[in-house]
Amino acid sequence: MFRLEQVSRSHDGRDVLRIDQLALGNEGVTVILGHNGSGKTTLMGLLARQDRPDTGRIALEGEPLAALRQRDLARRVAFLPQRLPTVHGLTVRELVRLGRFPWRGALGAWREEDHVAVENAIVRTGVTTLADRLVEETSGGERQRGWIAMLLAQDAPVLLLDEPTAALDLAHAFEVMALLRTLSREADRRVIVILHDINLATRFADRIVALKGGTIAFDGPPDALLSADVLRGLYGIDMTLLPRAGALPHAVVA
Ligand SMILES: Nc1ncnc2c1ncn2[C@@H]1O[C@H](COP(=O)(O)OP(=O)(O)OP(=O)(O)O)[C@@H](O)[C@H]1O
Repeated sequence: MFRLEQVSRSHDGRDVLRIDQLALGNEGVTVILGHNGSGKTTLMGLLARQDRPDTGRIALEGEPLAALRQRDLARRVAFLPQRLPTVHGLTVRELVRLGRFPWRGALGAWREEDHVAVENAIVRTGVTTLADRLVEETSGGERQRGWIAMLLAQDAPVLLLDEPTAALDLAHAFEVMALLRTLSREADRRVIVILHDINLATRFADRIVALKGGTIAFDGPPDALLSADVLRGLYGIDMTLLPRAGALPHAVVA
């Protein structure tokens, strides 16, 4: 899906991202990990075309990302930023309807397929009983599902999410990641998601890409990340791997 070549981005004369070669989005769920300031949001901002690289090329299915019309990009890539705007006076259903913007006909006409996409997204994300509630009257976890429903209604094959679990408790974080994995399996979406929690990442990712100081320090399957050496290299601390029957080990700070 995405192919990056010799991509760099700097701020104030300092390289914050430098990637020689990277293909992303061919797996169901790709998790991007890395310490604070490692370049995760910068990378996702480039993929979502919220920002442009200083050097290098980014292609989406062989086409230069920079050349795509905004509407075409939105039909292919749906992006949920880390800081979501505060929404006042909209119901969850109305929020989900906003996801249809790249598909609306001339003069913004609302068609049957738009209704179907919205209702499908509501059902798939489990927000049916919330659909007529005001967004500001939902809990953090419920609201996050509403935003993901909006993303799904956009009907793009690639979903980019920047720390969608950041404000959620453990149970709701699990729920959101399980939902994203289900969407990748059953709705054929390619999910690229930034997380901080190593254990959440290894549990739900098909592939993990970890950044360190703006470069790719690890790229592989979850079980390969779970080595004390790899984790020390990424985060600079010692971690212990607790074995679990029938599951990948659980990483804890030693
Ligand atoms: N607009 C900007 N101006 C100056 N520096 C910036 C800007 N945006 C990002 N940076 C710097 O670039 C580096 C990478 O930032 P980025 O937000 O991509 O990291 P991150 O891995 O997403 O971090 P976090 O886990 O804290 O969200 C950081 O050192 C940050 O301070």
